[in-house]
Amino acid sequence: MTDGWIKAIGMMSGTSLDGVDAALIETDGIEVRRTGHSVFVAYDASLRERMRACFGNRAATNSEQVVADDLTDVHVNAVNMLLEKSGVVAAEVGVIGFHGQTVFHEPASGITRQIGTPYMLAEKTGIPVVADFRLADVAAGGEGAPLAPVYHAALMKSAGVEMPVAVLNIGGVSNVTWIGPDDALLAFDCGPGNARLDDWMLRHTGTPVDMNGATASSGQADPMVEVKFLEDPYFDRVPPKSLDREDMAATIDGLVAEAKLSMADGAATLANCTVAAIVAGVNHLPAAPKGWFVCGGGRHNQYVMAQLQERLGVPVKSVDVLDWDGDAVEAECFGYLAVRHLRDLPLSFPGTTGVAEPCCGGKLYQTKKAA
Ligand SMILES: Nc1ncnc2c1ncn2[C@@H]1O[C@H](COP(=O)(O)OP(=O)(O)OP(=O)(O)O)[C@@H](O)[C@H]1O
Ligand SMILES: CC(=O)N[C@H]1[C@@H]2OC[C@@H](O2)[C@@H](O)[C@@H]1O[C@H](C)C(=O)O
Repeated sequence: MTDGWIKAIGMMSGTSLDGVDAALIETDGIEVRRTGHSVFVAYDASLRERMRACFGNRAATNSEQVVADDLTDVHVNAVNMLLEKSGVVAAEVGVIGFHGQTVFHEPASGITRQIGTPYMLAEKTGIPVVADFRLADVAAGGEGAPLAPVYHAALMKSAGVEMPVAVLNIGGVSNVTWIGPDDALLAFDCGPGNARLDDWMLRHTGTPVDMNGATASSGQADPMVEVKFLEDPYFDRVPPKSLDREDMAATIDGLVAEAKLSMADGAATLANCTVAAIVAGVNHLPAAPKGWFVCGGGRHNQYVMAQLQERLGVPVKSVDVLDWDGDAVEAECFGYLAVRHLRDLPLSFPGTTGVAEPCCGGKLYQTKKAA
């Protein structure tokens, strides 16, 4: 491996099940240069449903492996599209960071499962792959998530913003990274992000998104649902802490069903729950952030962004104002983490996953030619 900078492709298949984000970065494992090249490849509805059927699998099954191979093929397409778009050839790329699809996450039982077939990705692209990013952390007693904080901190180093600052990701689950003036890090999953809203919209419209928050904006939120939702003990738990996409799903679905809400009122209520979970996390931060910078697809939901701004009372902006690509941060992160694996640098820290010591992670899958 060279001592210098490496071109790395990172890929994330997030909890919202919308598709694969892929991004090309250059990094030495510490600093990062964003290239601005990224692609998104949506899953078709049938693969999405087959992936959804794997949620809750505590162990691998034969049918799950077929799904893993199929989702890996979507990642192969994403790599090829990204190479074509960037004009970079496979031989110039040092590594792919392949997150895979989380189907089950229960760190307290020592289990976190991301499906995908890394050796197949390496074979089909001709590029070495690093995968299995969360396993070492969980094996060492950590939460296994979130892993993005070290990348958020690397990007923030040159952002020139006042500390402390919060980087908030809103996807299917939402997670926050608090960065203090002395580079201190505290991170955790805030609560369900837009997953419940997506599922609500899928049930009512056949499309799993409230585009720009238009439906929520036209509804009236039920405050009692939010109050009962906040009774979940997760919100009092001291971070670091993490969630499975399906955690709290039954509670929220039950509360919304009991309230007998219209589509618009349900959307507003679920969006308010997303916001309330984030705001509840402020109590756990060492000092109030001077500003919040939001990444992930959820930042496109204008209803959620307006509610956050109102309730947090400090500037809440999309990370795009920092010239980051808010849709590609997680994908870029896994390129960065892949290079950190190659450099034996830690991916997680006591303040980010609760692991006792800074923890290295990931596993390298070489192409047959290189092995
Ligand atoms: N234009 C839009 N308006 C409103 N919401 C949007 C829009 N585009 C995407 N979203 C929401 O963004 C979410 C997907 O974002 P993203 O791809 O960052 O999440 P993910 O990576 O799948 O999930 P996670 O971060 O939990 O792993 C979905 O919940 C979707 O509803
Ligand atoms: C177990 C798992 O896949 N967790 C995801 C999920 O999606 C958002 C949030 O929950 C975060 O904890 C994590 O992903 C990001 C990329 C992370 O590890 O930072």
